[in-house]
Amino acid sequence: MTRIAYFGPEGTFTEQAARSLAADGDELVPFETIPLALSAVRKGETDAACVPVENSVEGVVPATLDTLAEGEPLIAFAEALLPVHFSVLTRPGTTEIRTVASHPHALAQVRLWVEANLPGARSVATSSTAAAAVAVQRGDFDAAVTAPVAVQHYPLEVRATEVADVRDARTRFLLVRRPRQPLPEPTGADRTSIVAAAANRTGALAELLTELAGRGINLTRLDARPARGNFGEYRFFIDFEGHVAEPRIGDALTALRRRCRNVRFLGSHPRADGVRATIAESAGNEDFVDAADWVAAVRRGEQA
Ligand SMILES: O=C(O)C(=O)Cc1ccccc1
Repeated sequence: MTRIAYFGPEGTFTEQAARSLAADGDELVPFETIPLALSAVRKGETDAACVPVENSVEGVVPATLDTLAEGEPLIAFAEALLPVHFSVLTRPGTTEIRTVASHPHALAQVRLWVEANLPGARSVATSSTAAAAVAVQRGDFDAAVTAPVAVQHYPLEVRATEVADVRDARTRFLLVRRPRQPLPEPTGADRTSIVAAAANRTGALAELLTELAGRGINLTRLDARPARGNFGEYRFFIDFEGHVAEPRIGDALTALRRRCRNVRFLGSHPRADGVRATIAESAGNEDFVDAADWVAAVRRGEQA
């Protein structure tokens, strides 16, 4: 049995994502914040942790990126992509809604709906969508903007469903574990993630990206986050198509590491959307293998 920490409490979108990734018999353990869920797997209290990483409307989840970039390394080995629309829950019998609570990402995605349907209501941020449901149950706020599953966990009344300012919003979640375990096998539809602290000089980021572009590797995400210690210095989170086990990706990572000593591998795993890597001309794995074989033959004196 595997124990999986997740960003809880019960009834969050992250719990839904963790359930979709868990095997029968796995135990799911809720933690109040993303850093606490990641700390549980770092300390060995759980075998894995499930956390949100990016949203198609609001962008990255800073707590996840910042916690993965520092401290004991963790490796993402699976991901889930969930459609995100919300339910609005109140205590039964509530007549007036003056406060609406939720996770900041959720509030940002229902702002127009709240303005139109609950004019004058004040939005209040909570640690997660389900934490808002707990707070409403306690009487702290009037309404919670939650995942549809939250009503199964808390004795609240559903006031609205399918609430979302932007149709088709999605959030991507990662399942991470400690290193020194086998990586998932490459599938042809994989994602690799790294974080690199590019030097603060002209062209440093462009040089890193050129190593990927020159090998025909398609980026799927690029985010900058402050490096914290030094104002004006940034870490770059770079996701791209492919798996480190592939010769073309191995070659690119070798070059990135040569250019930037401060690079951390965050994982290679199958993409939840199943999109296969686009391979540019002369940039397939067989091209890299063939070229390396040729150099080896030249070195042995067998080829010119
Ligand atoms: O608070 C939750 O339910 C989460 O899992 C984080 C989140 C918040 C808003 C949209 C998607 C995920």
